[in-house]
Amino acid sequence: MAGILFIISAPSGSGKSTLVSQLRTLVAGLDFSISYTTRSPRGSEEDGREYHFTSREEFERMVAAGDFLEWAEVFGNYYGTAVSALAHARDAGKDLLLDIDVQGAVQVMKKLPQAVSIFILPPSPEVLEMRLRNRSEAEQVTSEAVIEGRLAEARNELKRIGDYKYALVNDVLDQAVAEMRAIVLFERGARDGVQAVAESCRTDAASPRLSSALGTFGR
Ligand SMILES: Nc1nc2c(ncn2[C@@H]2O[C@H](COP(=O)(O)OP(=O)(O)O)[C@@H](O)[C@H]2O)c(=O)[nH]1
Ligand SMILES: Nc1ncnc2c1ncn2[C@@H]1O[C@H](COP(=O)(O)OP(=O)(O)O)[C@@H](O)[C@H]1O
Repeated sequence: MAGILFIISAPSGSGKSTLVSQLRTLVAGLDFSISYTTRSPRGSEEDGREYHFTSREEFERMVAAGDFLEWAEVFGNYYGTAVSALAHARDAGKDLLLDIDVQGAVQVMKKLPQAVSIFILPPSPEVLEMRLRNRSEAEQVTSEAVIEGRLAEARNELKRIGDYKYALVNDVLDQAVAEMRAIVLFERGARDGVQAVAESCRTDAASPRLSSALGTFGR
């Protein structure tokens, strides 16, 4: 059975990482592609867990070698998804989730139009700003200029929302997680023909298997 490729994008600070990590505890069979990036690790991030942290030279070598399904420059750093992530997920019989920016998402949509894209947005620019400030306070790294840049970029990224199949607002976290889970389960259902299977089991569907079993009971 073909795995589903989910593309998730969101303006920085919308809560995408929080949502995705909760989703992964609720839904089995989802592989998460660990991207390559030239940015430095933040807070408690570890190489090979959140990202493969790499040098610009190494990243450029990988681009030249055709190792990336997509790549883009975001906030002055390179980010890319390894082509091998697709084969890994397929071999493991899992669906694959890509957390990538809008530039990368557009590249993947072109190459793999069957991918299911989800855009996450914050309830308002004010809430986005508050989340960016809270997070930067917690991590004690992000400067004012970085926050301003991310807010401006959020407005830019929002322009691409129409390219995505689904959009959800991360206001109340539990609700957004439930919506994301519903999208994943619905798309799996569509792939597996779950509606057709359920309908074939209805008592009024006159299924030959049901008729035959009932016949053996003399009914
Ligand atoms: N195109 C592309 N974007 C990526 C990739 N990995 C992460 N990103 C995006 O890069 C942006 C910055 O990510 P990050 O540095 O983790 O910052 P954060 O979004 O503020 O947590 C986000 O929009 C990510 O979705 C990737 O492999 N390819
Ligand atoms: N629904 C939500 N309500 C309130 N705070 C949230 C919600 N979702 C995420 N956050 C907080 O917002 C900040 C940014 O979330 P994060 O997941 O790091 O964003 P992203 O990965 O999109 O950059 C974090 O401090 C996180 O705890």
